[in-house]
Amino acid sequence: MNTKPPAGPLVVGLTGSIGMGKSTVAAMLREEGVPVFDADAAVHALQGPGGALLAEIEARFPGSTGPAGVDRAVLGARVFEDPAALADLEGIVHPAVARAQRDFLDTHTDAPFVVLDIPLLFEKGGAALVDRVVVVSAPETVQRERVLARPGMNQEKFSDILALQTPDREKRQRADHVIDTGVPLAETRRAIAALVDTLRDLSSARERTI
Ligand SMILES: CC(C)(COP(=O)(O)OP(=O)(O)OC[C@H]1O[C@@H](n2cnc3c(N)ncnc32)[C@H](O)[C@@H]1O)[C@@H](O)C(=O)NCCC(=O)NCCS
Ligand SMILES: Nc1ncnc2c1ncn2[C@@H]1O[C@H](COP(=O)(O)OP(=O)(O)OP(=O)(O)O)[C@@H](O)[C@H]1O
Repeated sequence: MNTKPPAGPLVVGLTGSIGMGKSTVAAMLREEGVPVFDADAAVHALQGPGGALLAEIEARFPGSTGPAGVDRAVLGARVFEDPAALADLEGIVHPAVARAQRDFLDTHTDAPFVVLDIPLLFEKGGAALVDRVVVVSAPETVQRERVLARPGMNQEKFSDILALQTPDREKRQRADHVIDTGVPLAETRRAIAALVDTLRDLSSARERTI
């Protein structure tokens, strides 16, 4: 008889390069009832009005915060082309995000699986800490078109950010599952429904072997 305690949810990392459709796919997973931790939303909360990191960020990057929180355009311009400055910002932000992620895992112990939506899963070593990795991807031309259509974006900023990220080709190679977003939304939604079924099956197969 199996007397060991349950292993807890299967932990799935969701990632993808800039503009690949990660937020859209995360929203689809939530619609399927999956608990999703959103690292980017945690950053926004910590940097938004009254955010816990504002004083520390202002001390290191004077003039980058105000009553509305971090001015993301100002801070982005300071860090995306200056690796040392970006490392300082990450040193302030990432430990707080890691704490928020632990709180999320502690409050979702009963789900068959949970998803951690982490833009820098490969870049910061998080891939080794999850059970499965899902990469959201689209052809380069689609990615470029989406990103350059965003307000405040230009070719130089796009190139700076791309240079900081693990190439899409490598992400796809290292993924357990790849979700294509260079197709109509309805097709991606169907792929997400199938992925949810697969992850549920994996989770219950894992429970049976405990
Ligand atoms: C500098 C900030 C304020 C700029 O905000 P802005 O709204 O202009 O950009 P946004 O956050 O949407 O990022 C744009 C693109 O850059 C990528 N990006 C953001 N931070 C990083 C980073 N440290 N390394 C590589 N890519 C990054 C994002 O994944 C996204 O693809 C913000 O990106 C930030 O605080 N970054 C540091 C925290 C971080 O590492 N966040 C991402 C992982 S949780
Ligand atoms: N099949 C699809 N799947 C996902 N997104 C799609 C699809 N077709 C079109 N889109 C559009 O592409 C855009 C993807 O943007 P989204 O914000 O999800 O990307 P992201 O990877 O989270 O970006 P970033 O890393 O820069 O924050 C959205 O406007 C979405 O509506």
